[in-house]
Amino acid sequence: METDLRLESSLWIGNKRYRAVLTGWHLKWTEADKKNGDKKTVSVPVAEVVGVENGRVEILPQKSVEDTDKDFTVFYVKRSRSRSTYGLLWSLGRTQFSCPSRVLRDQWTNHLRTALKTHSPLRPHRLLVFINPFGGKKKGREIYHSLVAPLFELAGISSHVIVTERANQARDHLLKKDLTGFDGVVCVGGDGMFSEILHGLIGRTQQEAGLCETDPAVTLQPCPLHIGIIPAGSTDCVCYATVGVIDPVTSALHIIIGDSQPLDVCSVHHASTLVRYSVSLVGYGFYGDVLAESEKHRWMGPLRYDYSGTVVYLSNRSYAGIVQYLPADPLLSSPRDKTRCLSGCNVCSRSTERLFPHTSDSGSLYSSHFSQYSNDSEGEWVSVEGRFRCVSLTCMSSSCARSPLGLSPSAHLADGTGDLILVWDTHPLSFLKFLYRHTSTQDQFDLPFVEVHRVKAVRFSLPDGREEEAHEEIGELNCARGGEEREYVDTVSRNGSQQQLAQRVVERETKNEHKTVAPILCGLCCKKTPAVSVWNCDGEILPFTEIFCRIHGQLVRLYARGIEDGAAMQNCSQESDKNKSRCITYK
Ligand SMILES: CCCCCCCCCCCCC/C=C/[C@@H](O)[C@H](COP(=O)(O)O)NC(=O)CCCCCCCCCCCCCCC
Ligand SMILES: Nc1ncnc2c1ncn2[C@@H]1O[C@H](COP(=O)(O)OP(=O)(O)O)[C@@H](O)[C@H]1O
Ligand SMILES: [Ca+2]
Repeated sequence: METDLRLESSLWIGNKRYRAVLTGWHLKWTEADKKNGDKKTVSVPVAEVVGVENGRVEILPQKSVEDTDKDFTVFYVKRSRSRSTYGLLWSLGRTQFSCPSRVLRDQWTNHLRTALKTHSPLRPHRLLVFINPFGGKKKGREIYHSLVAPLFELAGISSHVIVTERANQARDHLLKKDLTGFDGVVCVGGDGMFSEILHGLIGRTQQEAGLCETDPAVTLQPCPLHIGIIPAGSTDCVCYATVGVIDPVTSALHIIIGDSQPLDVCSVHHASTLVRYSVSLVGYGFYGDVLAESEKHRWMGPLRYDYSGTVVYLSNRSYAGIVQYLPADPLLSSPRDKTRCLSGCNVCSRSTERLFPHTSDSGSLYSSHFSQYSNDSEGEWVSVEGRFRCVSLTCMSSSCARSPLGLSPSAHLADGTGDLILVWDTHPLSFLKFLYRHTSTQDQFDLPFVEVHRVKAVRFSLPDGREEEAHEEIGELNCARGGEEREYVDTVSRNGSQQQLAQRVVERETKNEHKTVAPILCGLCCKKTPAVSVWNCDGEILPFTEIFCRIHGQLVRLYARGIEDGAAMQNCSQESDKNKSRCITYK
């Protein structure tokens, strides 16, 4: 194959002559009329070529084509460092080559196009794009049309674009409409929009496979369509944690070249129902309260989380609960091993073999760990009870701009496990120390009131009698919320003989002239806090307090490749002078 595609000739860039070689895997060009010691080679992996056009072509800010006989233009991925330690920004590189003849020009463009087809099997041809016009700073439409659509067009991708008119429209479309011919689904929006796509695609895949999503013991079918995320939301945690930067062009380029990053998904159940899926945060206590508070301040945009975080921090709450968890194999990895899940991660690669062994002959829909999730065999489960500032479960690092290393810096994107973080009740200043450590490289787990466990499943329940306390303490909650009237409405759902408390939060805003000061004062003076918090599941409030979570390894695939190591790229370019190739080839 490689020899078939090999092509080598002299080409000109401007008035300089280059020796250009296409080997099948790489396109390289080296200045020809220089002394050996001064020669520089640019090497572009074929897999990172975005498009090849006849003539002298420019694409941004507007497409312009000078249609000459002997020229062709190659567009490819160009990297630069981002401000954070990890994660590289991608932009569109462009080089215009001139050939001595039209015949040679056609040979180059044909060979390059064939190489692209051969070496990039996952490049999408047709995409279904959902734009949330109200996500983040409400720039979704603009971002897509000005930055992303021209790149898709250049790469020959046809896209069907739907600007959503209501919440859950994208999810419902994916659950019900014909998806034939699409290679992937792209969401332009934030984590909430991604979550819609996630629910639509997982649901659709299980429907078609005839699997029951509600049963936590069932091994779910991985989704065949890839998901692309063009970040245009508030937290954009899924994008940040899988690409390393929040940049629509970088994400568009990952989609175009058909990168593939598997992702673990957590299913959240209550009694015998499926409540939701999550990829980043399933959080009770602090993060639940922040989300509940932030919903009232959507008008603030992304800042609503900082405002609400401060209000909730000052209201100084902790909650009683029983947490049970099923530990993952400690020999494989640990949340405190100080490693980072980066592009090409070994822990995740090994997990692929473990999660999908070649056992197609068994035909079983149930995992080998079936018994571990059933109620009968609780032997390996660990149980803790007490008061917590927060209980968080995350399938990945959950890094975002606020916390560049994330909730659990050593968590893996695709190892089939999640990290359970237990923050026991503690002094307010100690809790602030814990929160503050998320903003730097300091270890937030190196605190006496914090525990972290790598797990496969988690169950959360309330100690007996807590439900009633929730009613009694509504008064104090209202006080802590700065006089805003807030009712907890309990609905009782019955399942067999078991009576479960489902909790719904209904809020009624009342006029309050001291919105900012009151919660601060009341939070500090109120000794008792409400008995129950709410669960934040990737930015959605769950309607239940008692939940069961199970991690499904590599259930979906994103057009991404994990976080590229910016520091490694720097070392690489320092070495790249003189005879060595420039480090466009990073991997
Ligand atoms: C003192 C500084 C404290 C910084 C603490 C940072 C912890 C950040 C962890 C972020 C985890 C993110 C997990 C992702 C969740 C998203 O799915 C989800 C939905 O996102 P979307 O609206 O884009 O759709 N986002 C969220 O639920 C937002 C959670 C954000 C929590 C931020 C809390 C900020 C706290 C500021 C506290 C300040 C205390 C100051 C006291 C004087
Ligand atoms: N057209 C729409 N109108 C109202 N809500 C929408 C629309 N499209 C999507 N949504 C919902 O908006 C919520 C927030 O969207 P998201 O894109 O995540 O932005 P943000 O990160 O700012 O929260 C999601 O839960 C999604 O279901
Ligand atoms: Ca994981």
